[in-house]
Amino acid sequence: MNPIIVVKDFVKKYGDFTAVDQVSFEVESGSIFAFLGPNGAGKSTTINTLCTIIDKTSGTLLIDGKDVSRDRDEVRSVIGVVFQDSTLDSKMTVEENLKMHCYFYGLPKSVMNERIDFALEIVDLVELKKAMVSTLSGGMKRRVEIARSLLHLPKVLFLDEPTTGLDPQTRSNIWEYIIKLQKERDLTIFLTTHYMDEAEISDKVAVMDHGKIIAFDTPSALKQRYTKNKADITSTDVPGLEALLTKFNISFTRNGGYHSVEWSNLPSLMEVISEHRPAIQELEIKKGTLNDVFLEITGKDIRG
Ligand SMILES: Nc1ncnc2c1ncn2[C@@H]1O[C@H](COP(=O)(O)OP(=O)(O)OP(=O)(O)O)[C@@H](O)[C@H]1O
Repeated sequence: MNPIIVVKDFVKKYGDFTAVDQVSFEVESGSIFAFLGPNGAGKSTTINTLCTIIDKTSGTLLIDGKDVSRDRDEVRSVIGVVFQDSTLDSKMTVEENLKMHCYFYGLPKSVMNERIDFALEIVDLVELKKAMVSTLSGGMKRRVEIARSLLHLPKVLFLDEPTTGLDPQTRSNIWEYIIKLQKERDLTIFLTTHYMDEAEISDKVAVMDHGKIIAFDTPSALKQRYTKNKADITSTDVPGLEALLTKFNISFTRNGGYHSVEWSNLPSLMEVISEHRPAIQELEIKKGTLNDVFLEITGKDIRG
């Protein structure tokens, strides 16, 4: 394990209210890390502290070995941030927006043009360099923001709900760029999302609720631990099906015209299906999802 983000015993209080309560976790360098939680869980507070926007109450938060409270400038030089709401100036061109960021980060003039082209190439927007931001679609603006966050060659990219409000096609394009960045540039991606398919392709997922991390693992390990696989079977021989399910110790409920069964042992389910095949009219196998994990451990739907 080569952690690029280390959070240990992190506490953040607003007056008497504890928004983040003794949180500890690490993020592996070069990985995609998804940070999930219901509204008010403490995600933004954690991200804002990591991004040096607000200060911790206590604990240790390190990025690339640098302390986010003590070494703010050094931390800022190794992170890129894309916020939920657009922070582009719509009255300026794409290039002017990116130049402002270069000035802000003190990049030497000699590398600016080359860096802007490099960042726009990553998100396939070179041809829109001279376009006014006000003329761009929501997806294009998001791509410009990603390009902007890359200008100073960060090691960690924070993406706060990077695809919220975008259509499915644009969401999938944005993800292509994110995965490309992770794979080709070894960038660590730290994201919050309400979309479970985005959490699904992350290397690790942390679920936060009421200021605490209540689950932290790979998507597949979380699904294995917290969800049950199900299958809906419609049969012309109900007594026969129920007898078989009982024989193989598979629990079931009768729902109108079909049986809903919970299974963990696939071979047993296959035996039932194979023995009962002539009477089966319909069969739908449902694997547990990350949304089920979220529901199981927080009691809430991710979309609130
Ligand atoms: N400046 C503040 N002063 C007082 N309380 C705050 C402040 N900022 C956040 N909180 C509270 O801290 C808790 C955590 O908020 P936070 O914004 O970190 O949650 P979140 O998980 O990011 O939620 P969301 O998904 O809605 O952005 C909430 O109860 C919120 O009301």
